[in-house]
Amino acid sequence: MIQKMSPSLRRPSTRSSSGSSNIPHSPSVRSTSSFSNVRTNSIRNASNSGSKSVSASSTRSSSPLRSVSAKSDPFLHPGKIRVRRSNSTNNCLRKNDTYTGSITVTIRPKPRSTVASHDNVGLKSPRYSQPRPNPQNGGNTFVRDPWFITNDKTIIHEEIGEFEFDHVFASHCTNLEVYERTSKPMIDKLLVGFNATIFAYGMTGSGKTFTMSGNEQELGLIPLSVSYLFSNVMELSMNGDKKFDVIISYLEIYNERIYDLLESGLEESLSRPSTPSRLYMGKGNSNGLSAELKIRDDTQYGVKVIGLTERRCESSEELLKWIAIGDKSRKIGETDYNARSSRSHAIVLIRLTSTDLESGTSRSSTLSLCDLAGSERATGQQERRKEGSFINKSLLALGTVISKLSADKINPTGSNIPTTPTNTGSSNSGTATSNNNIPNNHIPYRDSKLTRLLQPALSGDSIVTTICTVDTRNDAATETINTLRFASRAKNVALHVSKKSIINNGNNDGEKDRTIEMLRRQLEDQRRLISDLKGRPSPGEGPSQFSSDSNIKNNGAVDPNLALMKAENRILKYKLENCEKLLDKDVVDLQDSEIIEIVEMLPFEVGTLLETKFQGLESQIRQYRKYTQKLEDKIMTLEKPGHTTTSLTGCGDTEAAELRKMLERKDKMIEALQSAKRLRDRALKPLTNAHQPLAPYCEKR
Ligand SMILES: Nc1ncnc2c1ncn2[C@@H]1O[C@H](COP(=O)(O)OP(=O)(O)OP(=O)(O)O)[C@@H](O)[C@H]1O
Repeated sequence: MIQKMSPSLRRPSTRSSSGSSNIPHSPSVRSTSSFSNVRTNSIRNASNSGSKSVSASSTRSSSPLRSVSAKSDPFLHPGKIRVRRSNSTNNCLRKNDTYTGSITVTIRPKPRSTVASHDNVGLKSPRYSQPRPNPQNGGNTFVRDPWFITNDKTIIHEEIGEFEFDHVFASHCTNLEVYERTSKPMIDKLLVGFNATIFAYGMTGSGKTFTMSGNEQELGLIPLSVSYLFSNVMELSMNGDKKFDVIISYLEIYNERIYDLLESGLEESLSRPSTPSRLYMGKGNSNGLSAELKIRDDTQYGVKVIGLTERRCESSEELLKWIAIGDKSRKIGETDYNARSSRSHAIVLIRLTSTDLESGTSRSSTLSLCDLAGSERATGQQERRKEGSFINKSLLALGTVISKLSADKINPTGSNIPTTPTNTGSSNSGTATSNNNIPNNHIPYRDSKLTRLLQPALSGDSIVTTICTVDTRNDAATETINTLRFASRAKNVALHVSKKSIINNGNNDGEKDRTIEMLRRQLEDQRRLISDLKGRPSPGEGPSQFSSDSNIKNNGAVDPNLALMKAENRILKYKLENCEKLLDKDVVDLQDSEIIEIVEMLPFEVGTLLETKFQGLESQIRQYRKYTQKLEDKIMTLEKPGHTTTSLTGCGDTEAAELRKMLERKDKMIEALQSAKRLRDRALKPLTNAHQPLAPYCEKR
């Protein structure tokens, strides 16, 4: 079982000295000059300087950052190796507004046992893992795992060779250590305006959920990151010149369908207090009831999930409570490797908006925390098999996208991809472009929901870090090698990310926000006034609601006309968005929840205005009804046998025909008015419920 290591594997590393230096806190200053994650015999001839090394097969012109032998997969084609040359540090921030580098890749081996001395995978010394009793034959023989870690960047398989990454954790490392290396620097980037994406990737049971969520004993990356985010937000808010908004959404992709994890079971979940175990290790039972959500292209975010619930959070406790609620709906099941296996990809989205109170400008950046479902072999259970095939298919799609990005997307100037919405107008072409905007390859983002959702991140809209969890047992070697292959390719995906742009709210949103705030205050005043008036002994003598309105106008505090125009503007904008949705092929009908959302957004005055309009409509319907009744009566009189037509109108049959036509027209009109009313009833239901006194005509006719 134990094999001697081939001489090539003992060769000194060919990477540059900077490549072996300790990884600093932030990816921005991390040095990753070596792009070769696997070292085989072919490395021998490479230069000792990582910044100069090129493969023998390289014929391309020298460029600051490039891929040679790009099509070669070091595993599939031993002897060829991809080396990227860089004349600068790999990941860095340029002028503080741009991040240039590659996906940060870390490896976390799962501990064999809870006792460190029984598990040598993570130990730097001794160099080889120690033989241990083979459980398969009762411990009579010994086996030794094929993996060992020589330093904090290298994991070696004794037959295949050496893999090198940004960081290889010891198997007994804690979640806190993983967080310090991976997630914390990403929160720092988020706070200064970069989008940040962290995803855990690995075979089933290898520790993705443990890493991301943790358990009762050990907090995972998500709770640790959320705490750190809020402690920073609070500190920054204390200066008084900035305000922060934190909004969470939580979704899962199960069997290639997207579900909102914050929508289903909400009331039930809220009425039950969260237990710590739920809070941090929330693999609850699936209720599987929420509706599937659709994706559409979006100019602001690249890709948007339509109708995804968003919750504003004031504290880390509140945010973690929402995650715990979402976790209860996440689909889990038992697999051969994991009794509580996640059967879906789960993505927590945290949007941070910071607003400069003086200038009114704001900037939004998003943190995406993804706990992917694990790849697995086919299993006997039908349900698991079906899920497994969806999981494997989507992971394959992700692998293909990563592979294409790593192999072919490094353009001659070294800046990979950026097909962000801002610089191309469409991030969804699925085509990477070089700087001269010539499409050079098709990236199949649309092959799965996972790749579609990760598209903006992978195409240059986000700094990306991945934690690849591996199981170093001998019998999981194939899956572990596959994971490391994926990780090697991911390491080669270059990123060129810009900070999210600052929005000047002075001309648009900020003004609207202020108007809404003003209207809210006005509403409060009105409510107070109404309740005051109600409390008076003779209400008839007091001012009416209208006079209170005019009081407010006379105060000069608000201009209702302007306010209404603003509010109408919002509605028009919303309508426009919905028209845009209709143009997208992934579109769904406007959901009830969306209608409610629009209506909730409407200021009180707009509701009143609409109500008044519909009251007018109602009265019109009534008038038409009366009118048509009269016409019908006339016609009946005209048609009575022996009736002399001249006695009524003097026009005879012609008038009767004319009247019938008019009647028909009026019927159609009434029908149209009634359907308009039905629409209004549907749209304004929540509003009329909320403001009962405004809807007297809602009574059934
Ligand atoms: N680093 C670790 N330290 C302690 N326990 C771990 C570690 N990694 C995994 N485990 C344990 O192994 C089991 C499986 O881990 P986990 O559920 O996180 O795997 P997973 O990769 O999310 O699997 P799946 O893809 O099937 O959901 C859990 O009981 C977990 O507590």
